Amino acid sequence: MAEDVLRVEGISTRFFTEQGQVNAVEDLDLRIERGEVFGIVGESGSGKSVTARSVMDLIDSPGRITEGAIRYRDADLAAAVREDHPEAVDGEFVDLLSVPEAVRRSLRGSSFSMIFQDPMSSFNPSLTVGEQLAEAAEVQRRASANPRSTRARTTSAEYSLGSYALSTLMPSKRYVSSESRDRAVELLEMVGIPDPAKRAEEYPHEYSGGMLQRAMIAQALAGEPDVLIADEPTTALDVTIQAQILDLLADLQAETDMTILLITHNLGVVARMCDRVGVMYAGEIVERGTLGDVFDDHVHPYTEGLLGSVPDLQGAAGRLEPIPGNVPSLLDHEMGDRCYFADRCPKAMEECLSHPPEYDAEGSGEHQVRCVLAETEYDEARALPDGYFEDGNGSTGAVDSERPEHDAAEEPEPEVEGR
Ligand SMILES: Nc1ncnc2c1ncn2[C@@H]1O[C@H](COP(=O)(O)OP(=O)(O)OP(=O)(O)O)[C@@H](O)[C@H]1O
Ligand code: NI
Repeated sequence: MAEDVLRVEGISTRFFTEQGQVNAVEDLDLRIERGEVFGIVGESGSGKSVTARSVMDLIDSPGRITEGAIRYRDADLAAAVREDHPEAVDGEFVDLLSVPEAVRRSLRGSSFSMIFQDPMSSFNPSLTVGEQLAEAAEVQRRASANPRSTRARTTSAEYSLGSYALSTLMPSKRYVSSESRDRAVELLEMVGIPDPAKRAEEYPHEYSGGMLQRAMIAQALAGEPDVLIADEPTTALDVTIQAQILDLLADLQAETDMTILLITHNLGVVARMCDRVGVMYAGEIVERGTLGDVFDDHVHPYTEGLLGSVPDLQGAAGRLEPIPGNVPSLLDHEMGDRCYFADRCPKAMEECLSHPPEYDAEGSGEHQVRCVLAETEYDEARALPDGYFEDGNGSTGAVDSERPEHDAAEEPEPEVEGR
């Protein structure tokens, strides 16, 4: 087994909005091994992007990571910050939430880099694509003469405010070397943009959506990141190009031993790309494991629902068919204490009115599931009656979680088997 490169421990990310507190990510754990592709899959609104942005330290007001640790393994970094921030260091791991922002930012590009859902958001409209790629490459070039080494970056001087300003506020052109400009063209070529030297001179708005998506991938790869977070990297593209981009990512991953956290709606993409996968619902990972665990031995009815609607690989552009019902709002006062999927779950039972922990499940040693079915057989005698949640039960935080409120006495006897 490869060593862990990232350990996300119990992070909660909340947005404090006028409507109330949104628990977008709740007490989430994640362990990612060096060189693997870890997938996060789930419906829209389940917290995938917020998870990614939390790891990248890109949560803006009114949002905040309120709890947890994000431990990144980098022995040189650990050595460099140990003296000033001993509490942040655990062996070779550094908790990115316990070091100053300047240190976190210095890791962007060369340690962590992200491909966003919306390509336009990662480009400055007033600079050419080539200039922006050159800047991204320049950060890496400065960081280290040897692309896979962190040594140059982790001398203590590198964490001074001066270098911070240089790497994040670096104005265009003037500071960019001709090597970096050449590298920009090379990167565009690598992601399959025709006539790259000419396209490098163009502005983002002159690119089509698919081309811009490619350019963004080039930008994310410019720093030769240790960990690449790819949030729906191919959703906007047509099927043929999606396949090409996924192949490209897989090739680059294999060549560089890059670690990828891949976020997608599409289980076909997971099957094609990932080593392990976490299924996300309502801000939590509800089932995780190897592909075998999740595709063949899944326990959670939500996973089952996603699989029931898995688009085939050809139709990779297709989004998952919706499972009946809606993803919860994640507003704290509406969440209650139950299993968050219970209101949509065909197998919801009385047990599901308290929030399930993660249970170990059969399969690989990695298989875990946040569902009572991991240790209890489904029993119709304890099934919640149809429409239970529509009557307002169990959907608000105000509900007394000790005992279901519904008239248990009047519940019809479960129908005799054979239904
Ligand atoms: N800036 C914000 N302010 C308030 N709520 C937010 C903000 N950003 C995200 N959220 C909420 O956090 C929850 C999770 O959103 P997130 O974008 O992570 O979902 P997702 O799984 O990435 O969905 P999609 O597949 O549509 O991208 C949603 O309920 C969303 O409304
Ligand atoms: Ni998203």
